[in-house]
Amino acid sequence: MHPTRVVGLMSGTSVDGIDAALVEIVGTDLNLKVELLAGETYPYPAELREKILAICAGASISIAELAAIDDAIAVVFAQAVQNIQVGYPPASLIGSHGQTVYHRPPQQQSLGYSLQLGRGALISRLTGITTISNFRVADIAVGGHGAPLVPRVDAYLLSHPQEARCIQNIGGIGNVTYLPPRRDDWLAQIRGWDTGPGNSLLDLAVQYFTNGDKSYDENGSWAASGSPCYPLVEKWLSQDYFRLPPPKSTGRELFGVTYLHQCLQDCQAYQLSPADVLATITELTAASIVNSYRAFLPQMPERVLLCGGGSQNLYLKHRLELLLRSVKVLTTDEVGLSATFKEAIAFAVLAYWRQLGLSGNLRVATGADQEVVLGEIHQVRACPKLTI
Ligand SMILES: Nc1ncnc2c1ncn2[C@@H]1O[C@H](COP(=O)(O)OP(=O)(O)OP(=O)(O)O)[C@@H](O)[C@H]1O
Ligand SMILES: CC(=O)N[C@H]1[C@@H]2OC[C@@H](O2)[C@@H](O)[C@@H]1O[C@H](C)C(=O)O
Repeated sequence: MHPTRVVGLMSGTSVDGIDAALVEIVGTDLNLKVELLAGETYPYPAELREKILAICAGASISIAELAAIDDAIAVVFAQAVQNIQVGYPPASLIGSHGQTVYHRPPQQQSLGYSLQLGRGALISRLTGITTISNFRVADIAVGGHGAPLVPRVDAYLLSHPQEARCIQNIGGIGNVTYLPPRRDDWLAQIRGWDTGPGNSLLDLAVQYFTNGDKSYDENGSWAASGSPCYPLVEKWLSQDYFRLPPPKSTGRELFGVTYLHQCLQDCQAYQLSPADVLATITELTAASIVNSYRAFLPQMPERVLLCGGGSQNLYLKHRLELLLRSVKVLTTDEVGLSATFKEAIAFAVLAYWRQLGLSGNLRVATGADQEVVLGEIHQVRACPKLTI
């Protein structure tokens, strides 16, 4: 069987740039194999990034402006597709997550709502490649959160025959997939949910303390020079989101600028230095992850595999190791799957499953009442008059 060459595209809640992964895929589930040919992160043009962050923070814009940003994002995604393929035979499929600008989990009386910009129709028209986009809506339509969608991909790429594992993504927001050992009815025992803040609050705090000169705390060194204020960590952990049982999802709507300002106000009462504030927020991130395992998993994992940009934050990794005690903490790189490009790879796989008519969501992770095929297909010829 020939492999299918797919470009997976993801820009997450950190809004730091477009992760593009060019992969070759064979198989479907337990025989699924993905080879990463090329992976690259293309930063957003600064002005576009500012606009996206403003929308995420609740800025009012007209429908016309929204349409223009939708297309501007599609154009940079299409550029990423062009660039990542240089030197390789062309891909036949694109799986594009797009850029989340709004996410509202479902409530008892209403379906969820999740908006990703960077329309697939334009990506397809610009590249001439079949493009699958809008992955979250089909899950939301059957009562799900539309997130997290990565757990089914994690199951087939990262489960182990004997070992219980947690795959912990630390992006802007954190999310976990619990994978029991691959035997008996293992699929039914998988769990997944958004753990809460990943780097979102840390990044915002660094930007606040440096007046925007820095966007994140490299390796967590600044936080490592401070000390966590435990009474504050306890106070913040008592918040509703952390107590809510899965399935659950969240975003910058909750763990964003307003939340950070509340944290900073709390920190003033303890006269914390910037380094202490960063250490305290790091502790919240680490403890919210580990506490959720203890509260919501059938058993603690034997191993935690980190991915996402936060896996490079050495101080956060160290705090996770301490809180997890005997559980070994590695990155997915160490078991052969790129920690940086795992999400982009996942959307390539979800697009591939879409073409094969296979379901992409896991009910236990999203709360949907059915397993469904995810994503809208855009299949048009490239239009030479349109330029990237
Ligand atoms: N060397 C590093 N040290 C510390 N933090 C880092 C490092 N490299 C990346 N990061 C953090 O990772 C973040 C980006 O992570 P990532 O790209 O996984 O997020 P995302 O995909 O946008 O988010 P999400 O998974 O929530 O959608 C950066 O904003 C930064 O906080
Ligand atoms: C709405 C949205 O974009 N959610 C993201 C976000 O980033 C991390 C976490 O929150 C996760 O659940 C989800 O993305 C991953 C790719 C997912 O759906 O599995």
